[in-house]
Amino acid sequence: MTSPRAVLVGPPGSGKSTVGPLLAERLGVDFRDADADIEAAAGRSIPEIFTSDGEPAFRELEKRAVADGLGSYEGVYSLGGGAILAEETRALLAGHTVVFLSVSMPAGMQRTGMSTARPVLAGVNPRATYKQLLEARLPLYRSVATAEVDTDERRPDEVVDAVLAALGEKAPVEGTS
Ligand SMILES: Nc1ncnc2c1ncn2[C@@H]1O[C@H](COP(=O)(O)OP(=O)(O)OP(=O)(O)O)[C@@H](O)[C@H]1O
Ligand SMILES: O=C(O)C1=C[C@@H](O)[C@@H](O)[C@H](O)C1
Ligand SMILES: [Mg+2]
Repeated sequence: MTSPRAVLVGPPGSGKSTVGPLLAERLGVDFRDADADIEAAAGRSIPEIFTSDGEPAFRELEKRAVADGLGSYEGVYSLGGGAILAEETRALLAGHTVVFLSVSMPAGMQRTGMSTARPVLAGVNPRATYKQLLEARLPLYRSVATAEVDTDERRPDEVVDAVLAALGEKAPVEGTS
């Protein structure tokens, strides 16, 4: 049975899609992003799927994509921000190495900023939505995580160092790799 070397979870803007490829490169493994897999399989963007089919339909696609990925990927695997909402997905994550990339509300808001690529943050009050989302999901991220890394005061490469340390992998010394 294969298992991803590390699964990254966390809210929108925590940096899963940014840090994932950097982490994979440092570990010398492949990178996969569940959101990108869903878009490729559907031939549509996530906002398009939300608009035409609705969020519950997206969550079904997400559950299937993540179940496939967890059973077949061996590299770094970044999940979508809301993947942990599904109880089945949380159950499947047991036994995997799961890193929760945490981010505070101000930093997460700043990073997700003006982007329209996140339908869950669309609406009249993205600030309140983001706050609610963080509060509701924090216990869920923690329930699946085997390690937690705070990303607020770290650049993406520093997040990678912290993740490697949390995984017990020594970060290569500059200039030696
Ligand atoms: N540690 C960091 N410091 C500063 N900016 C960051 C950091 N990590 C990510 N960013 C920036 O924040 C934005 C969101 O990052 P990213 O898309 O990787 O988040 P995500 O966790 O994958 O979100 P989603 O759940 O929506 O897929 C990007 O513009 C990225 O460049
Ligand atoms: O936080 C969420 O619920 C989401 C985050 C993104 O990664 C996408 O999976 C989608 O936009 C939903
Ligand atoms: Mg992402």
